Amino acid sequence: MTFRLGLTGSIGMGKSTTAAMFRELGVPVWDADDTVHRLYAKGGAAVAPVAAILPEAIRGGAVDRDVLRAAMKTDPELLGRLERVVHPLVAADRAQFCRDHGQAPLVVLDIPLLFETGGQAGVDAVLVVTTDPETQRARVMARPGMTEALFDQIVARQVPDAEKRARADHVIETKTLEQTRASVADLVKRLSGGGDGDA
Ligand SMILES: CC(C)(COP(=O)(O)OP(=O)(O)OC[C@H]1O[C@@H](n2cnc3c(N)ncnc32)[C@H](O)[C@@H]1O)[C@@H](O)C(=O)NCCC(=O)NCCS
Ligand SMILES: Nc1ncnc2c1ncn2[C@@H]1O[C@H](COP(=O)(O)OP(=O)(O)OP(=O)(O)O)[C@@H](O)[C@H]1O
Repeated sequence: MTFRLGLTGSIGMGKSTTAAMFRELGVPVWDADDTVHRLYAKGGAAVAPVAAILPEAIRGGAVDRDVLRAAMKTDPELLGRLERVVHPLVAADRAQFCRDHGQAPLVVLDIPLLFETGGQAGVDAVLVVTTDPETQRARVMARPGMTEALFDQIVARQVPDAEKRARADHVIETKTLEQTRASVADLVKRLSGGGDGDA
């Protein structure tokens, strides 16, 4: 039986970095954000439905995220409309990944919106990554194309960090890479042993 560990955390909390550490240890990782990137790429299944919502977002046959971000700044309804077409496609991709890795003892499902989309029903335990709000904001603001307003808009759609931590089975701090790597190794050891992870 495969143990499915859901990995989540608010924007900039360190999901991708932590997911990479699971991969380094040989754990198969599925990534919701990466899936959206594939769906938005040329030939991807989200291109046509996004074109129906915002035709100018299609550049060279792919969805252009810069255009989406710019449009979101003036249209607060846009993100919700995107979610309605993108989320079912993401869910189908995730189901296929779980079928493909049915023999693995442990898989990680990196899902930014796990709590927001009821994703905890499809996993055996939830790992939340976290850091303090100042570090979170500084990390996200360091990204090109990000503004304070867009950061606040995205955070407002996410379950607050304190609630995520309260609902988690496991919590890992992402203060330093060394500390996080050690916590990940410890968790993999516990969850790959065939136990229920509570030990
Ligand atoms: C808003 C968009 C244009 C921003 O693109 P960009 O390349 O700048 O960032 P990226 O996609 O890497 O997302 C960064 C982070 O933003 C947060 N985020 C993204 N979409 C959402 C959302 N719908 N609600 C809340 N947070 C979100 C997540 O924490 C994510 O890890 C893009 O994320 C998008 O098209 N989102 C809609 C699809 C969606 O809901 N994706 C979420 C994963 S299923
Ligand atoms: N364990 C850690 N120790 C120190 N710095 C970290 C750690 N994890 C992440 N970071 C820093 O935080 C930044 C954001 O991390 P990451 O991209 O993993 O976040 P994320 O939760 O996947 O973000 P998003 O929700 O926006 O996709 C990284 O660029 C890195 O500099």
